This record gives sequence, C-alpha cells and structure tokens, in this order.
Amino acid sequence: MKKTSFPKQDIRVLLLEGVSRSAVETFKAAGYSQIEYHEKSLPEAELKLRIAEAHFVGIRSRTQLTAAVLGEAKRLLAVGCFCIGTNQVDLAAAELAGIPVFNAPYSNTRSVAELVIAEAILLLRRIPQKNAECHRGGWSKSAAGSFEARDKVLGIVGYGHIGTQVGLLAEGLGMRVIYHDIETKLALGNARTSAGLNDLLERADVVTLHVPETPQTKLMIGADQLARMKQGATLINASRGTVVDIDALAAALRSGHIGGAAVDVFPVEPKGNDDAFVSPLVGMDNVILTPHVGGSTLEAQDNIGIEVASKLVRYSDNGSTLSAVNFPEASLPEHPTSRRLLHIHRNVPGMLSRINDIFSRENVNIDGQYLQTDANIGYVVIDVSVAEERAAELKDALAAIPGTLRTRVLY
Ligand SMILES: NC(=O)c1ccc[n+]([C@@H]2O[C@H](COP(=O)([O-])OP(=O)(O)OC[C@H]3O[C@@H](n4cnc5c(N)ncnc54)[C@H](O)[C@@H]3O)[C@@H](O)[C@H]2O)c1
Ligand SMILES: O=C(O)[C@H](O)COP(=O)(O)O
Repeated sequence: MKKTSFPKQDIRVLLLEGVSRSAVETFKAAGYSQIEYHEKSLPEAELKLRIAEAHFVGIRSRTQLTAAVLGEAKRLLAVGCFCIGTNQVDLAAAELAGIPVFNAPYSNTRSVAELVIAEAILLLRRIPQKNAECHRGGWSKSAAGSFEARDKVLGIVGYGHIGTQVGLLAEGLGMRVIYHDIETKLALGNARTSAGLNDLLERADVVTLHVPETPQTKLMIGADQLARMKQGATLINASRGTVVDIDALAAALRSGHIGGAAVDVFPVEPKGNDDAFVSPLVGMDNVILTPHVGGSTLEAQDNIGIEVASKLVRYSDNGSTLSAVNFPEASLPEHPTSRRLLHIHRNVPGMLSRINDIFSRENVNIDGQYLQTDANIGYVVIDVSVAEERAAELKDALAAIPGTLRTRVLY
C-alpha cells in the first residue's frame, strides 16, 4: 500500500454520534485501522480530550465543534459532517486553523422530502388528532376539516436540494407549488416563485421550511409570520429548530389559527436517546413530533457514511479538498511517482513567491503545482520528484514561512 504522510496505522479517526458503520468500512478498506467509534456525542470536556488525539473527526448534527474545541485539536487534518448541515461547526475557526470541513450535501435529501410529503398529507387530513383520539378509545368518524392534497397550495421556504425534491413529489400529488428563496432559483415542474415570504405565507395551505441555519433564518417564522398564514393552514419544519419561534407556534396551534404542525427539529434537542425531550408542543394532538429523523433512513445513513468517509480518505491520501464547505477547493490528480507537499497559509501578499523561492534556492524542480485561494487562506500543492528525506526537509522549510497554517507531505 502507498505510504502517505506517515504510516496509515498511526492516523487516528474519531467517529461520533453513531455515524453509519459504512464509514468505518470505508476507512478500513482504505487502510486506516485506528478508528475510535462512539454511539453518542461526547460532553465538551471529553470531546476536547479525544479530539486532541485525532487526525480526523466525524460528527453529525449534535456535536458542537466550537473555536474552543477546535483549539484543542492540534493534530486535526479535517472534519467530516456525516449530514447536510454544517452549522454545528465554527467553519471560520476551522478554516483559519487550516482544517477543511466536508459534508454530504445530497445523501439524505430524498429521505427528508419523503417524510415531508407524508406529513403534508397527514396534516391535511387531520390524522394526528384522529390517531390520538383512537388511542384514547375515542371514535370521531367525520370529514370535517379533512382535505385532499390535490389542488392545495404547498409553500416551500428555501428552494434548495430538499425544497425542490419536495416540490416535485408534491406536484405528483396534484398540489400547486409556490416557493420563496433569497436566491433566484430555476422553478422545477410547474412550481412558481412567490412575491416574497409574506405572499407565500398568505397563499399556502401547507408551509414547509427548508432553509439552513443562518443569522437571517433565525426565528424567521414568529408570531407575525404565523398570523399571516391562512386560518387552519399547517406548518412543517424539518430544517433547523432555530428557524421557528416555538412558543409562538404553540400559541398559534392552541388558538386554532394554525391547524396542525409537523416538527422534526427543535431549538434545544436532547443530547442522546436516553435524555428527556421537553417542548411546548408536547401533548398537542394536532402536532406530529419526530426526534430529528428527517434524514434518518438506513439508505441515507449508509450513503452518507461512504460519501463523507471517502472525502476524508481522499484528502488524507491525495490532498483533494473538492466539495469542502469552508476551504479553497482543489481537485487533484494522483501523484504516482512524485512526493506531494501541501501548504495551507494565510492569504497575504507574497506568499507564493516565498514558497517558490524555497524550491529555486534548493534547486528542486516542481513537477506540478496547484493553487486555490479564498479571501482568508491559500492552499498550495506542489509535486516534486525527490527522496523521502528531502521531501521532509522541504516540508520543514515551508512550515517556517511566516503565515503558514499547516503543512503536510504525501509520499
Ligand atoms: N431534519 C433533518 O434530518 C434534516 C436533514 C437534512 C437537512 N436538514 C436541514 O435542511 C436544510 C436545507 O437542506 P438543503 O439540502 O435543501 O440545503 P440547500 O442549501 O440545498 O437549500 C437551502 C436553500 O435555502 C435558501 N435560503 C437560505 N437562506 C434563506 C432565507 N433567509 N430565506 C429564504 N431562503 C433561504 C438557499 O438559497 C437555498 O436555496 C439544511 O441546511 C439542514 O439544516 C435537516
Ligand atoms: O443536517 C442534516 O443532515 C440533518 O439535520 C440530519 O442530521 P443527523 O445526521 O444528526 O440526523
């Protein structure tokens, strides 16, 4: 097996939150054997201890990789978010520490979309309250307040990967789809853009949220927005718990203005399956509550495990940062005969010339060079045909350049 920067058996992989075993298999198949696996997220103090030893860490949506936690991760080469959302990682702090963060942008998209469609139908038929009543021994056979999905208006807030899938599936049911996004988006099928969020809220029978967690989306659905929704309309939130003012939603459900809701994500979620779930929505018959399982299907988790672990392996073996969410993206060819030097640095004037001066001074020919930058950092990859020891010396010379964040050599 080809050697990388140091023997693969010394590279430590820390996998948290029960990421799919397919991730473990992917690392093993690539020659990585030091894999520490935890079913849950770790308390911050323990996380700091474990991450200090790790070269790669794999998390899901619960583990908070704050600047303070990343500050302990002196050996960390990259982070894998085995999910879509990356809001749980301080991406800027990771970048400035020279740590690329990877995720799985599409692998659970379909799972979320299917759940949302099922919930839209159930809410339109008022099934949650009928189900609850039957469980209590009640029987109220009535069509009152129950509607077909056909011809109803579905309002999608955030028309990205999930939003567009939801829209296409909903059209298959004969729903009329409108959407709101801050970006101009190609309307798929017969979907139509709305004249803004308020317009969407005023027209939709079912509103479904598919925005990321950002400062702009925090509490974007509060009392005012709920009041704009049609009498008896329903709300689905499988995006992030911070997007909806949960107390305002509870009040709107109690008043009957909102006819029902399906909520998968919450402002505060239990740390693990053994912890209690507390929410103002608990006990409401017209609310479907799910424990953040929008993307939790075996198919999705399996695919995510392979996808994210493969990205980490590729970065480890080859240096490619393609699809990193916080880092200059470099898609690199294989380097079968040369040594590959990786240099991550602050993006300041004169950096490239200082790097190249070393090779000219040392009389080392550069076989190939790749440079990608963003406003904060630069990522330079240099292939050279030199002996292993010489490559290590060049790496040390590169590391001594002021402004260097990380250096690595791949053999
Ligand atoms: N419940 C779950 O298990 C689960 C699973 C997967 C994803 N998610 C959440 O769903 C979110 C969306 O996923 P995606 O793959 O569709 O992401 P995406 O990036 O493809 O789409 C998000 C869309 O929201 C739009 N947007 C951003 N800010 C907005 C704003 N202020 N107003 C209106 N539109 C805005 C973006 O332009 C984009 O089109 C993720 O960020 C994640 O938080 C939850
Ligand atoms: O961001 C995501 O993909 C979802 O929120 C799912 O997160 P999870 O892997 O923690 O269930």
